[in-house]
Amino acid sequence: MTETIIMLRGLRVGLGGNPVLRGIGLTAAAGEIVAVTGPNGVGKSTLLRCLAGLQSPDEGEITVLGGPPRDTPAFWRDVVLVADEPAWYPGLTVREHLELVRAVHPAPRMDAGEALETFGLRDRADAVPQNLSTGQRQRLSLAAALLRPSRLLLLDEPERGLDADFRERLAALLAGYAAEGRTVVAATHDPGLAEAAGARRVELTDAPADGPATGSAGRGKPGRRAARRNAGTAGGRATRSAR
Ligand SMILES: Nc1ncnc2c1ncn2[C@@H]1O[C@H](COP(=O)(O)OP(=O)(O)OP(=O)(O)O)[C@@H](O)[C@H]1O
Repeated sequence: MTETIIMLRGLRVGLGGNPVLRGIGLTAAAGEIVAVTGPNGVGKSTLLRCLAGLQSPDEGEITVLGGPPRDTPAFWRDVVLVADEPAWYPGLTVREHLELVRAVHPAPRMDAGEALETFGLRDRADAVPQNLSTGQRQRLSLAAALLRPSRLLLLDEPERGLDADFRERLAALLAGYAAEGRTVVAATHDPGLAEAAGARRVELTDAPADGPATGSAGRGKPGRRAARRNAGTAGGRATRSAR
């Protein structure tokens, strides 16, 4: 049976006194990619922060890898969050950043040279990140995230700054990660990336006109490969548990 990696029930989150998410239900299985889509401000990043244990919900149940998400070393050994650009170490080059990530993880998924090649950074290996372009820095963030071992990848707009060719490559890299039995949840404004990665789409929608602002998860459109993968399995269903 496919292992359930994420289970969300009845999630309600308010920020600054305003309701942001209400009645979200979502599950994701091992080996699945879920693309969370929806308009600006609907609550995609907030949902990811809840999954990462960085935002406590007002109501609802969140289970990630068998327990509530917690800001602990054990949790972060299995979970990687790529959201805002990270702070870079002053004076360390692109290659040295990747070597550092590799050095602190016992079973890295690739070596620094392979990551430089895969993420199109070989020519900039000896530059400091501050001297990279926006898209190159995003590639470096993603390279560091995919180089280290993990079971769950939480990505907030991973397409940010990336050109069309690299978005295609990223889709293939995410599909490869999921094919190893790992799980991806990505908030994205790029339906093409979601489709190319074989993601199941979950759309967060705005509030109905007569209600307060809400984020409600609608049933997403599954990508072709994800649809096949999910056929006949109980895991990986997105539900709208309230509206
Ligand atoms: N710290 C905060 N205090 C109050 N309101 C906040 C806070 N952070 C976010 N919000 C509001 O919560 C709502 C959801 O924000 P969130 O960043 O989750 O949306 P999003 O769907 O990721 O948007 P985008 O597509 O623009 O990245 C927005 O209306 C935002 O203004």
